[in-house]
Parts: sequence; C-alpha cells; structure tokens
Amino acid sequence: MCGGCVVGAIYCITVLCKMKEKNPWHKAVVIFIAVLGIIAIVALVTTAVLQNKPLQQKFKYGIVLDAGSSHTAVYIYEWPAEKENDTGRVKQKHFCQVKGPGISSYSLSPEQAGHSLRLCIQEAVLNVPRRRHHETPLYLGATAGMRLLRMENQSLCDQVLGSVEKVLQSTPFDYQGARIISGQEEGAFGWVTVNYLSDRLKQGSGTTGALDLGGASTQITFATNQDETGESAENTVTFRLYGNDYFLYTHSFLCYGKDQVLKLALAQQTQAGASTLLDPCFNQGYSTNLSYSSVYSSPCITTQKPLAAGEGFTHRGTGNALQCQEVVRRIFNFSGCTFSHCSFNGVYQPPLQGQFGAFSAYYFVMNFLNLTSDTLENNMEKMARYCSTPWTQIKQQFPNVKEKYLAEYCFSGTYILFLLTHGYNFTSDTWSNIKFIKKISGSDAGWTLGYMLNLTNMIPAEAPDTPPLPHAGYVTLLLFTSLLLFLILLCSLRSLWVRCTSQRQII
Ligand SMILES: Nc1ccn([C@@H]2O[C@H](COP(=O)(O)OP(=O)(O)O)[C@@H](O)[C@H]2O)c(=O)n1
Ligand SMILES: [Ca+2]
Repeated sequence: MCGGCVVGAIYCITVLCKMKEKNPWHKAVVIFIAVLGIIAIVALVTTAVLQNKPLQQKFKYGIVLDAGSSHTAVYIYEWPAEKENDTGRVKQKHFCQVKGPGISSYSLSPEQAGHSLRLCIQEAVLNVPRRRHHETPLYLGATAGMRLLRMENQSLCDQVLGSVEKVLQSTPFDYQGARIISGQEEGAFGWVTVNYLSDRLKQGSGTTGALDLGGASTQITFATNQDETGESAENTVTFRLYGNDYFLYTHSFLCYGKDQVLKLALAQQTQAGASTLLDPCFNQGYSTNLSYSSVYSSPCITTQKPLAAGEGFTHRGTGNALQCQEVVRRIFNFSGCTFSHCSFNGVYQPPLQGQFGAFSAYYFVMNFLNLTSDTLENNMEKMARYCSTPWTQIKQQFPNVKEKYLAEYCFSGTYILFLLTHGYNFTSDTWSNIKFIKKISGSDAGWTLGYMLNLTNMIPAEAPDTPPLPHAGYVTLLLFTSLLLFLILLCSLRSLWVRCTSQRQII
C-alpha cells in the first residue's frame, strides 16, 4: 500500500514536470504533494500501530485458601484476561493471614473454624473488583493438619470442613469446594508453582525441585528420568505442560513437619516418664512446663504416654548441637530399604537431580538463623553457636520475635540440616543447589498457585501458537519500512526535479 503511494507520487511528479512550463504554480503543487505524501505515511504508520496495540488490559482473579496445620492463608491471584495461557502471567495480588490457629485446631468447636476466616474473606471482597466477584473461582485446600484429624476422627474432620464450606458458600465468589489435598498433590503443585513462576516450563528443560516444610508434613519433589520413576508408582506424578512431558518424583512425609517432628523428639526423650526433661535442642536456661497429653495426643505419636508419668513435666534446655543431632537422628529410620535407593523410613527416592527451591518453614527458620547463603560446614558451625547461646542472651538479642519460635530455632535448624543431608542425601558439594526462597517474582512459593493453575486449566498440555513477531518487533519493522519508503520517495522526487530542470535548460 505504501509502495503504491510512492509510485503514485512519482507518476504525479512526472505529469507535473511536463505541465511545469505552462503552469506558474508548479513549485507550490510539488511541495503540496510532498507534504501530502508525508501525511499519508504518518497516518498509515499511526493507524497500523494503534490497530495492533494490545487492548486495554482486563484482569481476572482466583482465590485459594491454604488451610495449613498451623494457620490458614488466603491468596488472591490476578492475570490479564486475554493472556490466560501464557506462562508467568499469573501473579499474587494480595495475601491475608487468618488470625488464630489452623482449622484442624477447631475440632472441639467446628463452627469457629469457618468463623475464623471471615476477616480475610472481607479483605478478599475488597481486593477483587465487584464486577468480577461472581466469576472469581474460590478454592480451599487443607493439608497435613486435617490429614491427621481425619486419621484421628473422621466425623470431627467432616464437621470442620462443613463449617468452612458454609462460610465460603456465602461469599460472592464462585466457590469451587473445600477438600483435603493429598501429599502428592501438595508436593507436585509446589513444584508447578516454583517452575511456573521462574518461567521454566516453556523452556522444557532444567526444572527446579521443590522442598516444602510445613508444621505437620514435609514434601520433596523433583523431575527425574522416566525409568527412575518406575520403582514406586505412589511416588510418581506425570505432567504434560506446554508440549513437554515431566516425570516427577514426589513424597510427602506425614508427621515430619517441624511441629510434629518436635513432638516425636519430645516423646522419644520422655519415654522414662521423668518429671524433668533435659533437652539439648533448647537453649541453656530455657524452662517451661508441658503436659504429657500435649505431646502424646498427636496421631503421629504411636507410643503410649509412660505409665509412671504424672500430668506433666518440666522441659529444660541444655543447648548442645551435637547431642541435639543425636536426638534428631533417633526419629529417622535408616534401615529396611526395599528399593534401589531410599531417603529414610524405607521410602524410595531416586538420586537427587538439579537445583532446588526450599520454601515455607525451610525459609523462615534458615533465614532467621542466617543459614541461607553459606556452605554446609559453616552452617553447622553457626547452628552449634546458636544452640549453645544462653536463653537469656537469645531473648535480649531478639526482643521482637515470638518466644515460642525463638525457643524452637535450635531444634528446627538442627532438624532441617539433618533432614536435608542424612534424610534426602544432599552433601557439601550439592548443598549450594538448594536456594532458600520465600517469593519468586513477587508471588509466594507454595502449592496454592500450582493448584489453581491446574484446576482452571491455565497451563495447556501443548504449547500455544504465538505470532511470528512480538508487538515491539512488529512496530519497529513497520517504522523502519515506512522510513525507507519515505527516503526512496524523497530521492525519486529529487532526481525527477533535477531531470526536469536540465530538460528545461536544453529546451
Ligand atoms: N513466620 C512464620 C510462619 C510460619 N512458620 C512455620 O511454618 C510452618 C507452616 O506449616 P503449615 O501450617 O503450612 O503446615 P502444613 O499443613 O503444611 O504441614 C509451621 O511450622 C509454622 O510454625 C514459621 O516458622 N514462621
Ligand atoms: Ca503448608
């Protein structure tokens, strides 16, 4: 079309040139045509650019409630409406932490479980534009706290789920159900989240493994070769995403979240039923009274409360990291592997592959202890120093940290180092493959985003078709071509003018 303009303009000039002798206005007419040509090109480029400009962005929303063992969190996600299937497009818009404990703690007053969510639901209502409310899917997924309650008492578990369901149904959102997700789902969707956010799924190779530490369970998930997954079907999840096949190894260790594992350690150390427990995993000078039932009532504890024991015991710290490691070692079972390789407790695990992102409590604990960017050996030393610091000094040093968390860091840090090395087989050499992360590109690492992407079919199995040129490339090419044609027009005008003038001189 632009080429047509140029040819037309040249034709006009030629005609004009012939008319020139007779017409005293020829100069003005030539200038007029040149200006007209410029205006035509500018109009053409402007129209083409505006026509192809991305439309004003409209957003869609999705809400996922993570009903964890220790607390419930509400995540609101947002994405451009016309780019639903593009990787990396869904972002966390808002986060709300529900006040109080996890929903499984309301087993004796189930109505309270639903009620506890109300404030965060109100926040969600304000954070999603009103006209989008009815089309915004809302999901609740409960994890290990509710898995344990289901094992303990199915009826109480149903009542708690019923109570949250009642509240969620009454919201203006498109409620899609509240359920207990499986350990495999928790692990696999954590892996999807991490790889979606770091934009690795479209590239098809070099994915990142996911390590999730909760309060009641912990998950390890990573991509392996197809033949590695054959040994244990229950540890295998396969996905086809953006045209690539992924064979994932995943395992969720129930009772190996950091709060339940502490109960395992306390039960292990109170077998004799003494009235005082001297615990190397707590700082020297730390002392508190604990009831036996707070330890032994968990379904993770299979041993009975010691017969000789009274109501409770004094839990006293002695602060010794090496002895603490021995306490932690006793809650792992390294015998009885029936597969080619195992992690612990007879669970199959193929050799570790690639990089890993470690999130949730891994991040909280390691970040507090300043163990996120050092060698394994240095981290062991730092850990020993923290454990041997007297409790009074720790409290003085961190007056703003909740005492319960502060007291447990020696135990939790020792447990994390032991789990990653002796449990999963990370070594001094492979330690640097683990990155302790909270967020990736502004969104929290965790299973919730992967869960929503899967349920809303937002990750297609096959790679979507993309235009041959991105918008910026298209505009650049258009401008460049127009500029070139304009220059050709000017040159042609000039050479015609020169020829015209010389012809006149000859005449
Ligand atoms: N700021 C925070 C928040 C949570 N946490 C811990 O992170 C863990 C989160 O577990 P969770 O509630 O998701 O439990 P699961 O159901 O995933 O096992 C709990 O052990 C919390 O105590 C922490 O250490 N620091
Ligand atoms: Ca969790």
